[in-house]
Parts: sequence; C-alpha cells; structure tokens
Amino acid sequence: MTSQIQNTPSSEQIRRAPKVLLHDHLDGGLRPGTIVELAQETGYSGLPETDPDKLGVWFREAADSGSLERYLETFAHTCAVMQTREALVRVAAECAEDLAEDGVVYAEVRYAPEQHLETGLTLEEVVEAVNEGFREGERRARDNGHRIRVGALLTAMRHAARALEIAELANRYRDLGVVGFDIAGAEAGFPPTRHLDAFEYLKRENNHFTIHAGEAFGLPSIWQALQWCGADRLGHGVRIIDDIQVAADGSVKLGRLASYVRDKRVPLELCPSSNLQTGAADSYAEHPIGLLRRLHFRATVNTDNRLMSGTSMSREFEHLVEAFGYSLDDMQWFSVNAMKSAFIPFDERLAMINDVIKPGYAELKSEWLFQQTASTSGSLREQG
Ligand SMILES: O=c1[nH]cnc2c1ncn2[C@H]1C[C@H](O)[C@@H](CO)O1
Ligand SMILES: [Zn+2]
Repeated sequence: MTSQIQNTPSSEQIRRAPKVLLHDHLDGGLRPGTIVELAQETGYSGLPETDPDKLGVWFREAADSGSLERYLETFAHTCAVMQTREALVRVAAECAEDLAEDGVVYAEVRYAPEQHLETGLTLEEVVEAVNEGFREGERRARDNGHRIRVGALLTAMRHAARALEIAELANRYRDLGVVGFDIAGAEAGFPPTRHLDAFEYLKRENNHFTIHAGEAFGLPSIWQALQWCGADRLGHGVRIIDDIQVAADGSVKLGRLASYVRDKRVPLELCPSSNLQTGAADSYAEHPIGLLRRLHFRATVNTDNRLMSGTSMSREFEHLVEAFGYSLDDMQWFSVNAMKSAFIPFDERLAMINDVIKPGYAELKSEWLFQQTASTSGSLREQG
C-alpha cells in the first residue's frame, strides 16, 4: 500500500512539484480573457469568438488539425493583439504568473520579435517590453508565495530572412534577460541550414541556441540541426524515434543519429500534447517519450503552446503519469534533465537542481510517511 502512495503522484502533488520548462511560446500561452480585452483595447476585430471560454475552445479545436501548417495559422490572432508595449508587458507578466502558479520554478519562454512590429515598435522595444513583463510576473508570483525565474529565447521565423538580425539581437540582450535563440515555423521546405549564418554567428559568440527540428519533418531535419547548424538542443526532436528499431523480443537498436543524440546527451524538448495535435503521435500512450525515457535519452517535458493545447506543465505530467505510470522519481528525472539543459550558467543550474528541485521532490516524496500515520486509528482490530 505504501509504495502505491509513494509511486502515483496525485494531481495536487504534480502541481506542487518543482517543474522546469524549456519550450513554451509566449504567443501560444495567452489567457483567452486577455486576448479578448486586448482586442477591444487595440481595435482588433478579427477574433473568431469574443467570449473567453468559447475563444479558448476555438483555439484548441483549430489547432487540432493534424497539420503543423494549420496549427500555426492560429497564431495570427495572438500576434495581432501583441503589438503594443503595454500588451507585451501584460502578456509576459501573466505568462510568468501562470507558470509559477502551476509550480514551474524555471522557464525559458520564446517568441519571435519580428512578429510584433506592426504598429511601429522596434525589435529592441519588443525585447525590453517582454523582459519587463517577465520581471513583473516574477515579482507578482513571489508576492503570491511562488518562486520562478524566466529567461527569454528569441525566435526567428524559418520562412523569413531575419535570422541573423534576430541572432544579433539575442546576443545584444544576453545577460539582460535573453538566454538564447531558436528558429520556428513551418518545418517542411524550410530546413535549418537556410539560417546557417545566424547559427555560425552565435557559435562565434559562444552563445546558445535550440532549433525546432524533427516535429513535422523527420531525421534529415534533426541531422541538419545538429551536424550542420550545431544546435545545443532540439525543439521537439520527437522523430528521432524513426532511427530506433524495437524488435518483437523487445531488443532495441539505435541508428547512428539516434546513438549520437543519446551519447552526446542532446536535450530533446518533447511536447506530448502539441505532437498529438500536429500528428506527430497518435496518443499519449504511444508517444515516443515512453521509449526515450526508458532508453535514457536526455528527454524533457514541455508545453509548447498552453493556449492551443489547453495545457500546462502539470497537465502534461498528468497525461504521462496516466499513460506510463510515472512516479515522482520520474518527474524529478525529467525536471533535472531540463535544468541540466537550460541556457543559464552551470553554477546557477546546479544550485537550482540541488537547492530547489531535489529538496522539492524530497518533500513531496516524504508525504506518504505522514499520511499513513494520520490515517491509522491506532486500533488493534485494523491488523485483522
Ligand atoms: O510547435 C511549433 N513548431 C513550429 N513553430 C511553432 C510551434 N509552436 C509555435 N510556433 C511558431 C508560431 C509562433 O508565432 C512562433 C514564435 O513563438 O513560433
Ligand atoms: Zn514550439
């Protein structure tokens, strides 16, 4: 009985467990109510629904198409209301607040500055507004008894041609709230090597970057991201599964690329719910994260777009606990993996692991001891 209590975390424990998030899009995580209010304030009339609940459902359903391209169309509405300094500050502050409320202690949140210039903001003004919002959200979280640190990742859109400019921007704001760089957008037809100049520049600057790869397109995209572009992490990377063969007797054979990814401890920013929506997996139980965890890849759990998937870090873990029977130890393993893979300095990552994450799980794991004494009446009859 005790091992059961120990092994299956409750929803409440999952929420309280310290979680680390490496892959979350700022423009994919707005509160529906905020979108409605910002649309009113800024005069944006293109929203498909103006009731917040219905709007939330609309985003989830529209994103549920099985195609990454159609999924990405929904971002036109969120980006449309994120065109002023005030809107960016508000969205970023609420993002940090919501993540902290959900038990996230460290997050790297990404967005594409080039998508927020429609009413005349400069790239620098966009970055500074988002940074201000994150700091404000961290403060509000602290006032509510939560601790969170949020770093920004600057994304360049892979169909556009501004990657070098955005990489330079990321470098300028390094140590000022920006911790790295990314490319996102439709994957098929837009290989990462299109932006080689940006990646080579960041390498020369000793800066960090992740690349969306192996989500809607398979192994060639992952191979390019790692071996041509030199990515530190893979955004999704879930299709590395195509290079892993599991025989009928359960024995496993890794191809050269999968071996490289595992041997080099390349972090995989896995996003289960998002993958179900864009067609990269059919169900949580069949999601490659189960096998990748068993094979000890550097797997991490992420939300991708909380609004489009109607999810949170806790919900992602709830799905995984249900599908794979994960325990608090598994949750800790994913969280430590993510923290090891973050783009902040080594000493800070180590302190987060040793002083925040491990003590947080130890506290949760010890709860069963006290629950047991509290539920015993002390009568001999209970012994049967
Ligand atoms: O899962 C994704 N794959 C590729 N691109 C994505 C994904 N989620 C969001 N994006 C795009 C749409 C956003 O507007 C952009 C910047 O956050 O990144
Ligand atoms: Zn993404």
